[in-house]
Amino acid sequence: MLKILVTDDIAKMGVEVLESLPDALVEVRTGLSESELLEAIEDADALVVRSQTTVTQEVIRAARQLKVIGRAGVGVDNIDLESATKRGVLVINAPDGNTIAAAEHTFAMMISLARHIPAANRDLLGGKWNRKRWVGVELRGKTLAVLGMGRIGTEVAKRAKVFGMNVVGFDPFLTEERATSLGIVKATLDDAVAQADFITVHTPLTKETHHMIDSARLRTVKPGVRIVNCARGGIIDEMALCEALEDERVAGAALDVFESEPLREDHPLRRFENVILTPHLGASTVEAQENVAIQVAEQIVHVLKDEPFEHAVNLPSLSAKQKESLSPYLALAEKLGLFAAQLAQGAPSSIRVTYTGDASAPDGGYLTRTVLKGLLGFQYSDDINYVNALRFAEESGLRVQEVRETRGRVYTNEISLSIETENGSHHLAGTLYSESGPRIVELDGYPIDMPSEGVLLFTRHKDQPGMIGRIGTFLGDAQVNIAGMQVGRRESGGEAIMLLAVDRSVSTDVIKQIEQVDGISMVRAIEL
Ligand SMILES: NC(=O)c1ccc[n+]([C@@H]2O[C@H](COP(=O)([O-])OP(=O)(O)OC[C@H]3O[C@@H](n4cnc5c(N)ncnc54)[C@H](O)[C@@H]3O)[C@@H](O)[C@H]2O)c1
Ligand SMILES: O=C(O)[C@H](O)COP(=O)(O)O
Repeated sequence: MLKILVTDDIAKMGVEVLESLPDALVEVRTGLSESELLEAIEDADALVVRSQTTVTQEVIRAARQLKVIGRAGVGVDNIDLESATKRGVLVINAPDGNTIAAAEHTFAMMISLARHIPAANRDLLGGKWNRKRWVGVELRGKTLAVLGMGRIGTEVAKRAKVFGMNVVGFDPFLTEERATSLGIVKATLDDAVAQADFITVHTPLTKETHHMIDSARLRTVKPGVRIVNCARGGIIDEMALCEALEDERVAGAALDVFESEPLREDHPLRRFENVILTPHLGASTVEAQENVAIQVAEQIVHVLKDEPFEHAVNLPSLSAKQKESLSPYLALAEKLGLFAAQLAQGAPSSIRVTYTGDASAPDGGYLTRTVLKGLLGFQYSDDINYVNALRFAEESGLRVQEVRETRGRVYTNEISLSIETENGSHHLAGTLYSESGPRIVELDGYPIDMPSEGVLLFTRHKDQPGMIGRIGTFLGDAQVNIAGMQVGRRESGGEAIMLLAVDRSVSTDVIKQIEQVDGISMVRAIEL
């Protein structure tokens, strides 16, 4: 039975998708205290949250079998990504399900600011009829600075153009071509802020964007600017904003998100008549909530069923085409890693993975993660997976190098590993034949050809008469049947190798007996 814990309000349709997973127990428990969450997460296989649940290191540590955290929305700043990655817990989000809702909310805020709608409404409800007091400004002809031209920033910019605004965009990834195609001007942060009548922020909250609008920046604004934040609290320094409002350098602000949520009752921002505050409602439309809940639930179901999934936050993202061409190589990469772990027998200090021919297409490091999963998973812990393999390698001091060679020398595709350990170095290579699947084609410099599956016995020995017979006798006496054999040598009487495919595991006793044979320099039983 798989337990899926949902700790924030998500749309019913999302819960139904989760419930469609056979053998799943979906527990919706919102408003949990920290200690209740720590208890509930213990036996959960998946956790679904929005922005309210804070997924700390302690929560991730308390989870004994957590595989995936799904964020029904965009921002993952409430999830300790570092801890999740270390523990191999996949984090996925629903990146585009609430884009339009957030863009529309931003626009509603901007128009409300320009026309004093909330204040006029309050005034009227208080019995007044003040037509002179609430004279506003038009958006047409004004300059809007959009800081962060991602999904939401782009939708806001498009709407602003329709309203006749001049839009300047700041985003390190905004190209001149894209800006031109959107009819906006690409600007630096300094220029964008200095010329704007309205500023709206649409970046994630990161170390770089924290207090991107601070007191120094607020001294460079055009007097009378109006500022909107429907992205994340903390991008604007709230105290600095209060000062700028006090000085009337800023004519108004509309905020949906805050440095600490819920906004405390005595927060100074609540005092300003020209400040509009909404309680993190950017994604709160029926449509957006259905979109994000369904999107994240579907991906969680894929993850739990071991099927391909999308929108991972702590894994490289691949296009559908990349995934399709990569998938046949995943099994080969993992088998090579597993083979190397049993061949090398010792803490690896460096590994070089070379991808050749058709296996060399860019893959965001996925195949190397897979090799490491096989290698380190065998040597250290079953908990090593695609998510934490690179992190684990880094922490254990394993140097990882990737080489890509577009032209294959012998095979149309090849993955080869060169591994150094305290006990020496090894090299092995594999290829994918279209008919017969993954095969090992090179072992410590000797060409061979053996399917990379089942139980194998590998020996390095002196090339002398009787070696194969003696090894075969030990196996026969132990009732181990030989299914296939590959031998190789460099020169007569020099070193030779033998790789046997056998029908069952070879016991340590048999390995020890073979090791005693005169002329044997290495024996390895390898299970793939
Ligand atoms: N209020 C809400 O309810 C609500 C709803 C949805 C999204 N959001 C928030 O809105 C933000 C944007 O969401 P999105 O879907 O557009 O994300 P996105 O990833 O599509 O876009 C973010 C953009 O910010 C840019 N960026 C990152 N660092 C930057 C920096 N230092 N300076 C300038 N630009 C930078 C990125 O290049 C990217 O283009 C997120 O923080 C998200 O959590 C809030
Ligand atoms: O990042 C997001 O998707 C928004 O901030 C929405 O947050 P919510 O799911 O808590 O409404």
